[in-house]
Amino acid sequence: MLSEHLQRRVVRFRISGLMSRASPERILNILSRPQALCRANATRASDLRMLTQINMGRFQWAVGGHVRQRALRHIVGPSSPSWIFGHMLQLILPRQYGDHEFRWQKKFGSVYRIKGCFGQDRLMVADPLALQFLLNSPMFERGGVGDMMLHLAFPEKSVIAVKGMFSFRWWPYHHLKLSVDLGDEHRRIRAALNVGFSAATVRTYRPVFERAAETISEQLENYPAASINICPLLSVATLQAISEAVLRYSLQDLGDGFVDNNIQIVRLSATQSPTQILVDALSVRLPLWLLRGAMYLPTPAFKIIRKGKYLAHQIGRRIVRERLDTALQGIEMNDDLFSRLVDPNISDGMSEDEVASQVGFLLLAGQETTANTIAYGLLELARHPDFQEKLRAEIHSTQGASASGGSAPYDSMPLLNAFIKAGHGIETIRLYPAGPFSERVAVQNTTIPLSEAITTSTGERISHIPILKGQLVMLGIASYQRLESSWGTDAHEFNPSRWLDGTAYRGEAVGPYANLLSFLGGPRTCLGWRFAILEMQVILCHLVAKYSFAEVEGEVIRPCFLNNLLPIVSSGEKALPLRITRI
Ligand code: HEM
Repeated sequence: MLSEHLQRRVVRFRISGLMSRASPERILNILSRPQALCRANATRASDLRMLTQINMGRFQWAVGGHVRQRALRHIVGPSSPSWIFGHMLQLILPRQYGDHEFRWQKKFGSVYRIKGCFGQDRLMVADPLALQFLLNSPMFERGGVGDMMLHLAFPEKSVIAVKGMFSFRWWPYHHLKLSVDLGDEHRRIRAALNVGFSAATVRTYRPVFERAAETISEQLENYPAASINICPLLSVATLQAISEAVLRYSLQDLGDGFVDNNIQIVRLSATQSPTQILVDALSVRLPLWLLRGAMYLPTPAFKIIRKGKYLAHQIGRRIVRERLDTALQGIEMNDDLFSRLVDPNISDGMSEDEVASQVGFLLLAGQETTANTIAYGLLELARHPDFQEKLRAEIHSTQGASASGGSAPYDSMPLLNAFIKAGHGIETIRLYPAGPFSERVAVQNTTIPLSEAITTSTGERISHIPILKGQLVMLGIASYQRLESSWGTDAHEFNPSRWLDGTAYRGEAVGPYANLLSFLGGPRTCLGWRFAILEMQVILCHLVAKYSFAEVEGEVIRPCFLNNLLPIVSSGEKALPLRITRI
């Protein structure tokens, strides 16, 4: 009779032997049904009992890394140029975002395998059905470097960092940990914040957006120049908009300290380098508590992030105190978001600390993403002067009609709305998603369904990809939005009329808006997407009516991924210089 210890070793040995010969589908089958293993290996009933007793984590530990590497083995993809960097330099640091990625997509299709740093296998996905599944299935959680950054930069209780139902932290020894259900904190906080971002509430922010647009034109009038970098003007205007709309605070109320630090954070986040890619790849393997501790190291970058967090929390606490004082004095409360959040009946019992924790992310989320998207909109208008003229003529004629009729411009401008909402603006969002990819990690063994079957390297056609727990999957947002099978052969072109002539993609409903994933999808969909769309409409309409925009000769603008998709000039700086002329 073998000792229990020896029996376990025998079983592990058999499992390892079987795994090394099994196809990914078979491995998945075995992992989910240990009986299949026993039948296949003619293992004795006692082995079966023991096998089911073996903790799944330890079971995977015996063969885990090996299996994970092999699960995607038959998925085709580009060959890796380096073990250290894998494809990460080509993905993150090409001359222009997508130089390699869009080529891979053309060659290998909407699902393929690439390598991360240190030989890590990654699945790149742009298939609409697969994306829909990845975003909505509880089998996947946000993971990777992006997730780590969000956890370090924002308080634990902020909506972006708080855990959902399937709490999971990816690190190499994840299979030794169990997923812990913390209750759906995320859904509770998100539902409370949603009152500030519903369609009806967002419509009330329009005067705020108009003031923000005025701020930009005041700057343009006061500092006329042959070429103007529009980015800083847009950044300030969008910060002003989110602050006034959601906090009811002007930029002065936020304080110079916060605004200056915010400029530094924006600058700091607009950097990327091979060293940083390696540091990120190593850091993401460390436990979060260690990384949180490391944030207290006295480096200039960590100091700026710590200060930003501290100042945002102070502003949050001040706002909570002010709203509570108003309530205590019996003065009628405003119906702004934070007045509602301090009301426990509306906020589902959010604590004061939780309410205060939301300020930092809301200010940042509402600022740069929108500012950069407007910048790309202006860039495309400068590149397409005929289209710009047509759009301006539309705006002028509708504004003229509304001035004489005295009705509110937006409600009475169906054509203009069609142009900006369903035409130009949305085409910009399609081509320039602020986050061109996002990372997900499987929390369980599962399969990803595909809308179109793919051919593996062994010639097999598969319509489901088996995925093992811990596998990193990349949501190819930019790739999906340029998928020729969905958007047509001109998918890489700026063509707003696709939204007007009905040729825009109408397949799987993947995002919250127009089948686009720029605002992501599923339970973590951007909360401010309606806010961003209306703000862009108002600001673009205001600017195009008053000014003409042209490219600066000799200056090439490249969209590059520096934690966000940013417009980059030849010096490598974030900037969008334009020739801006008063009409
Ligand atoms: C063009 C502009 C914008 C784009 C492209 C954008 C995109 C995104 C994306 C991709 C996410 C998901 C992040 C993740 O989980 O990894 C997100 C989340 C979020 N965004 Fe936006 N965003 C924009 C504007 C805004 C604005 C104006 C606001 C607020 C006023 C906002 C508030 C939020 C919030 C609160 C979340 C967190 C949602 C959650 O985790 O449940 N966003 N956004």
